[in-house]
Amino acid sequence: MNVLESVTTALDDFLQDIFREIVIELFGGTMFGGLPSVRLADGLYFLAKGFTTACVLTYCALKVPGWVNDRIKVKERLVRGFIAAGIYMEKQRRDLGDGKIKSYRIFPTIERVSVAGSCTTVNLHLPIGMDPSVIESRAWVFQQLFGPTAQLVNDKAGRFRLQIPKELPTKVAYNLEIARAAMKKTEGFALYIGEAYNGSVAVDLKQMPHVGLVGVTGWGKSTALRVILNTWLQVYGPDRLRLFLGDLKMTEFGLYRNVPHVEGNIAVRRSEVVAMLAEVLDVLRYRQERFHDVDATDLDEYEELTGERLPNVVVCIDEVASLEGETAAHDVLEEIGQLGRSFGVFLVLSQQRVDREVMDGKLKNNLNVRIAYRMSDDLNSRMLLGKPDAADLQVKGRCFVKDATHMREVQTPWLAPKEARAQIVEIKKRFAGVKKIPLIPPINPDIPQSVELDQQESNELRELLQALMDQEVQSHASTR
Ligand SMILES: Nc1ncnc2c1ncn2[C@@H]1O[C@H](COP(=O)(O)OP(=O)(O)OP(=O)(O)O)[C@@H](O)[C@H]1O
Repeated sequence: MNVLESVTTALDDFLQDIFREIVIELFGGTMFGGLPSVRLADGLYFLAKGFTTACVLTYCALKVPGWVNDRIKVKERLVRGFIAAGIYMEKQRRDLGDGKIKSYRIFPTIERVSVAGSCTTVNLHLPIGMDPSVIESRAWVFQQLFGPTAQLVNDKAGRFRLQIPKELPTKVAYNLEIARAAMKKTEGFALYIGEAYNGSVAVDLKQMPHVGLVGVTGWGKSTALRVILNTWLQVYGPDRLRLFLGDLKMTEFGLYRNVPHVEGNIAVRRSEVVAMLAEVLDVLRYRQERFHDVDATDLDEYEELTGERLPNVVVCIDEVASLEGETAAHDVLEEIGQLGRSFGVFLVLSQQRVDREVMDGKLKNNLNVRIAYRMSDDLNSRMLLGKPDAADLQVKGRCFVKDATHMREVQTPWLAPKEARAQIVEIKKRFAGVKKIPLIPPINPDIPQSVELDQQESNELRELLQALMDQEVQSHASTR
């Protein structure tokens, strides 16, 4: 009998004795008209032991494969991550079989994967000779693999701890590389919105072209617009993206003034937004004609057939509800909602509510990506998501993102206005002097768009204009 068996037998005997004592103490030496209590106690003890053992075995049978599997999965993912991010040392050695020099890779050792509560911890040990900055500088790969909560901790002397809590964090720092990696995964024109439990969330606007961003004031809409726009401006050049911005709150888009991707001025009044939408409609019409000429059905096909790459056009309007009563503007938004996808024209519309008084049904139906920050009530949440959940959101920057296939809870990264402004300065520098191809080419490209006049010519022109205006005023007066 080995030590383990002797210990378990002794423990078993001890428990059985205690059980007997308790039963005899409670019921005396005999029970039920003469049945010795000892025998009954032993019987009951046997049953209880059998039941407990069965429960423990069932629990283990159900749980252990899951734990083992989870650990194996974590290990597999880590190795994939090491390869993808280049976290290994490349060595060479002579093959014992054919005697040729062959190279091989040495990865960090995964010493232990442990799960405690809702946090998984992985202990890593670097191979001797590996620079710790290799793993530290590429720690973003762990967030790509395990979500935004994954943190790499340097325990010194070549030992690291990767902590992966399962809960969505209440704050996520903005990281362009994470956003870029998420966008790369989609094939088309991607919009990055934030981090979910199982990784970053970017939607492909080629599949789901129009976005409605809704939420009451103070819970993260403006931050989300900054994240979306700044990410786009850093990832795409003006050859891929053009923006038409409408800011009916007059506070949000000032920082994007004079950014090369932005068409014209930022529209801040209703009349300006209406005029801006008329311009977008011209772009849509122009593209319709061009596509019709070459028989193209979408932007990619047009590029294949003509070799000409047209930029994606995004109309982004903050507080679109302020356009209430502007029928022309609503007609254009609806038309873009219906036809925009094929012609690379997309909508990102933000507002506080979605009930019938502020957003008409046709437009809402075309917003196929719905991003809901905290909403005013169950009704508004249901109207946007089909569920009341957004009315209960308690974390700033937290939203539900619903598209054709799923609804995910997402934490939008925090991008402070100051940091956003600094990024815009860099973007302006980066694209300064880049030649922008007009969205609608001039009718006669030989006619110059601007002409330098000398002093005499400009005086003559001014006099001519003055004379024309005087003439106009006189004829106006005489007709009264
Ligand atoms: N993603 C985020 N992560 C952490 N905190 C956030 C986030 N977004 C917003 N907040 C916090 O909430 C505050 C309000 O955010 P924001 O201005 O984006 O809200 P809003 O809904 O657009 O409000 P308003 O309509 O008044 O502009 C911010 O100052 C910040 O403190």
